[in-house]
This record gives sequence, structure tokens and C-alpha cells, in this order.
Amino acid sequence: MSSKKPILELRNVDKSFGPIDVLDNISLNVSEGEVLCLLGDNGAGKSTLIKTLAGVHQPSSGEILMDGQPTSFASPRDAQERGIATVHQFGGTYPLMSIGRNFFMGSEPTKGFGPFKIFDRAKANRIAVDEVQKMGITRITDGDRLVGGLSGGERQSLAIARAVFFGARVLILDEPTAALGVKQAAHVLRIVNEAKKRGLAVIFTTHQVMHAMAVGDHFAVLIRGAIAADFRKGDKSREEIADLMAGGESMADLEANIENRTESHSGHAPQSNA
Ligand SMILES: Nc1ncnc2c1ncn2[C@@H]1O[C@H](COP(=O)(O)OP(=O)(O)OP(=O)(O)O)[C@@H](O)[C@H]1O
Repeated sequence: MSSKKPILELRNVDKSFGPIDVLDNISLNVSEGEVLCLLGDNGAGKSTLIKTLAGVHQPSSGEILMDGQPTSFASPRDAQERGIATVHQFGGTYPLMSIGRNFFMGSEPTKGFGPFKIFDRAKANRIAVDEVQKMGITRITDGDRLVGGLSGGERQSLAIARAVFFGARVLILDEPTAALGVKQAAHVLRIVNEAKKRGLAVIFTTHQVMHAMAVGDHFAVLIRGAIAADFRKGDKSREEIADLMAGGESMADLEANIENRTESHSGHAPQSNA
């Protein structure tokens, strides 16, 4: 897939839940400074795949390799401690906490000694705001602001900046732009590019082809748990990717079909192009 050495790799991974086969013979890898886009319609298996990469599920068969060595993740915490950070659709942040608190949750900077140690709010706020600004989100200037007052895109950005600051090597983004408007999605895509520039390997799941094309270096299309196509940037057009995601049906044909049905329901005869 790439000339660089993969950080994280799946080889022939299957995943079943009892009698239900969800992932079928998945082989994929992602290297530093690259964005791998996992594309697929609802139910294609994207969540199961990223949960397998993040230590939530164990493969039923096949191998996971990290830096070329076969490995397994005992739990999400195990994967996290080894540099795999997952950011979910709403940023995984706590609305009633301040930006500074949120950024450092679980590893708060303290001041004072022994029993007199207290959370160093000013330091936490300063670092959190600095890090988010370094990722290009300059509208966040006050670390005391509650996360609940941020937009969806800003929350995502905060969660990504946090993962980068705490040394993630692989950033897994689960539908980060799905619930966002155009401007907010653009913010998040810019941050994905920034994370990539800093050498992180990014896995980005989406069903929005345009978002994938804006940041992706390579692409894998999942259909019913199997990789239906695997290609690099520039190899396919937007229309070709959309057709692949629709299971090989041409989107133009689907659209024409919908138009015809709508027109016949409204009592108008479909217009001929002839
Ligand atoms: N724990 C489970 N037990 C049984 N079936 C499951 C389990 N988890 C997922 N599945 C099934 O596996 C298939 C893929 O689900 P998954 O959530 O991975 O898809 P997805 O591509 O992420 O879709 P979406 O975007 O809708 O979340 C679905 O048919 C789902 O019902």
C-alpha cells in the first residue's frame, strides 16, 4: 500500500459474533503520516473494524501487527497505552467540564506537594488552549469555557488535539464529520491534515466521499464486512467511489430511478431526454 513501514496492520482478520460473521478476511495497514479512509454504508462493518483495532474486540482469526510485530490488544486501555487513540463522533468530551479539565482528564497537572497537591487549573487551561490553537482552532481562547458551549467541530478538534498532545501514534476517527455542517466539517478535516503532518497514522471512517477525498491517502471500501476495493489517492473519481459504496450500482442510475418514481407519483410523465 505504501513505501513507509506500517505502524498498524491487519492480516486476514475475521470477526464473528456467535453465528454472525461481521468481518471477512480483512487485510489493511496504515503508516505514519498517512490517512486511511474506511468507507462503507451503514452496517458495512466499519465500527466493528475500528473496535477491533482499538482493543474493544479481539479478532476471531487473523493477525494484528504493530510496528511489524504480531500483537493483540487486551482492552481499549491497553491499545490506548500503546498509542492508539480513538475519537468518536461527538468528541467523547464532557459538556459540563471546562476545556482545561477535559483536556487533562485522568492526567491532571498538579501544584503543591504531598497532601497539598491541587489541580493546576491555570497550567491546564494554558496548555489546552495552546494545543488547540496550534492545531489551527484559534477561536478557542479561554480554557475555563465549558465544553458544552463548543460547536461539534470544536469538540472534535479538542479531542484530536488532546490525543496528539498525549503522544498518540495512531488516531482512529469514527465518523468525525457525520453530524457536522460544511464549515465545521472543514475545521475537522483541517485538523486531520495537521495530525497527518505531525506524523500520526490516521484511520478515518466515513460514508461521505467528499470528506474522504479531502484528506485520504488511501481508501478501503467495506461492503458486508469484506474489502470490496482498496486504492490510493487519485486512482478513482468521486463518482467511481460512490458507485463502489453503493455495491457496484451506478449512483447516476439510482438517481434517475428515484427521479422517475417521484415524477410518476406526482402524476407527471418522466421527461424523455431524446
Ligand atoms: N455485537 C454484535 N453482535 C452481533 N452482530 C453485530 C454485533 N456488532 C455488530 N454486528 C452486526 O455487524 C454488522 C456491521 O455492524 P457495524 O456497526 O460494524 O457497521 P458500520 O459499518 O459501523 O455501520 P454504522 O455506520 O451503521 O454504524 C451489522 O449487521 C451489525 O448488526
